[in-house]
Amino acid sequence: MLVTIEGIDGSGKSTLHKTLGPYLADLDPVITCEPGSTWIGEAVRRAIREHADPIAEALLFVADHAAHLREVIRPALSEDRLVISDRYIDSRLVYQQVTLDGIIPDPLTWLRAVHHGWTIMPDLTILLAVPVPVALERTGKRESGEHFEQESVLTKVQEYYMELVEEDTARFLILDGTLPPEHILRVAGEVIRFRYDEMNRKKKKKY
Ligand SMILES: Nc1ncnc2c1ncn2[C@@H]1O[C@H](COP(=O)(O)OP(=O)(O)OP(=O)(O)O)[C@@H](O)[C@H]1O
Ligand SMILES: Cc1cn([C@H]2C[C@H](O)[C@@H](COP(=O)(O)O)O2)c(=O)[nH]c1=O
Repeated sequence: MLVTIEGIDGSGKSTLHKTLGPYLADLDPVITCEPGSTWIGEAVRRAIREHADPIAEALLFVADHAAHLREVIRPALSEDRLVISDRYIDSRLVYQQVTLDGIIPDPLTWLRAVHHGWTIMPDLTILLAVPVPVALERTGKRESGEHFEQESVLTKVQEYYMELVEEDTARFLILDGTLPPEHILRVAGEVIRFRYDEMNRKKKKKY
């Protein structure tokens, strides 16, 4: 089962992701992320740092996703493992929708077409929702801000996430990212456990 964690910068994804591994240790989950689970992630980080051309940057994110699927996601899913990824396809559908605006016509259609036919959609996506000022206050404490961490960008990104939810409500679980981290962990962890057990029960029934 493929679970992804999404949300704007500073929403608390990494905090949740780091603690889900130990919380669900009995299920032996594969803990992974985008960008950065393959060597292409290094190129992506450089593109972000150096404010690369937005099309080049978008395609690097896609290249990282392709390598991530090949090296981590497909092998793990083929063994029926539980995979939990900090960011995945939805990050591209929302962030690159913003960065490609005015550069190519209809960025969302383009982004979907680029992924069509080879990506694997998540079974469950946990979206951490926090007001943009809260996220900025959290990320502002970092030493180096990334170019996505601006009010105008994050406001659009949050709006686009909500549009994805409206299109596919069954896939998303929206959690209030301003709640205490232990509370978020318990709800996310128990929902994942329930869905994973349910999937395994259904598989057994088929035999
Ligand atoms: N539920 C929470 N309540 C209060 N503070 C939180 C909560 N979750 C995370 N934080 C704090 O907010 C900051 C950002 O959290 P974190 O790095 O987990 O966010 P993120 O969504 O992974 O950010 P990015 O996408 O930019 O990597 C950290 O200082 C973290 O300790
Ligand atoms: C996967 C992915 C990420 N981004 C952006 C979102 C963040 O601002 C940075 C770095 O990711 P982190 O996990 O928050 O460190 O990259 C993006 O624009 N498009 C993507 O596909």
